Amino acid sequence: MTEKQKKKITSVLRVFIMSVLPPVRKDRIISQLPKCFSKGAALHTEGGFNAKVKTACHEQRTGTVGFKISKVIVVGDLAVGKTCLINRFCKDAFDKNYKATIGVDFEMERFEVLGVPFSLQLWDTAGQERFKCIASTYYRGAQAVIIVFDLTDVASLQHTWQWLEDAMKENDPTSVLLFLVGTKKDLISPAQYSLIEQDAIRVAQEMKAEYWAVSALSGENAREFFFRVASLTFETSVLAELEKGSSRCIGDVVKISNNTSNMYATSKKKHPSCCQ
Ligand SMILES: Nc1nc2c(ncn2[C@@H]2O[C@H](COP(=O)(O)OP(=O)(O)OP(=O)(O)O)[C@@H](O)[C@H]2O)c(=O)[nH]1
Ligand SMILES: [Mg+2]
Repeated sequence: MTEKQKKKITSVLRVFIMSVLPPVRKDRIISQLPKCFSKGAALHTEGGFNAKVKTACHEQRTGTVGFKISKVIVVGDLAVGKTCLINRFCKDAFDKNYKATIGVDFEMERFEVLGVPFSLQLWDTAGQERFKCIASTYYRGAQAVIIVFDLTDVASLQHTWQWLEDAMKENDPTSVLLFLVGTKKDLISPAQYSLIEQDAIRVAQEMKAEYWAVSALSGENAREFFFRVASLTFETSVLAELEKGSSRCIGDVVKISNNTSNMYATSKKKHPSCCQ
């Protein structure tokens, strides 16, 4: 199949998909790379999207990116605020009562980045030890890992190393984007915050993660953070697609759409034996 034919089929499929799905919400349209939170711990500090990515989007050469769903896993100690952070962004809601996540939960968020549809599936995992085994079976095949800690609880920052190790057992460390997020910013004074921020930035640098501080209660930085996750995951996906050379053949796209159960089976690793 020639490049021209592939491009034609891709654009026909895109028009078809866009006509069967409701339009992307106006407040999920990303036309510029959002800024990082801290230049000291950012995945990259360039002012805009990669030039190759911008050109590819403009010329509709993004291959399967517009049809795929990128998997993002959210991990961290119990009660650090993972569910609340996701709910603040996805539902603009906040619940002050703690309800432990049992196993996993997920939310889908559809974006449009540089004119290309892009979906994130946010996997909210349980922090409680007794549910960890079930939750860890959902770690594999992630494009991004969000490691959450509570800014008021320094132990939860130390534990992020263990969460990183567990998440990376199931993923390829060279291709996963990492984010380190401190929550409950509303609960600490600016002086207390700047103390923990120093430690958090150091941890993020060592992990090669991008650092953010947020509050699900006030909503501070929640939207900015998820926009950054969506943008960087999108950028990485397009670059990977460009590196592969030409986009995949049409058969692959149809297979992905028809078989959602295989959508995340990108790793050949087995589930931990405790969960079999
Ligand atoms: N003040 C404040 N409280 C928060 C914030 N985020 C979460 N909380 C509270 O912290 C508690 C735990 O929040 P969850 O989001 O359920 O925690 P989780 O990390 O999902 O916990 P597990 O599901 O057990 O792993 C709840 O009582 C929330 O109301 C925040 O930004 N500010
Ligand atoms: Mg939860």
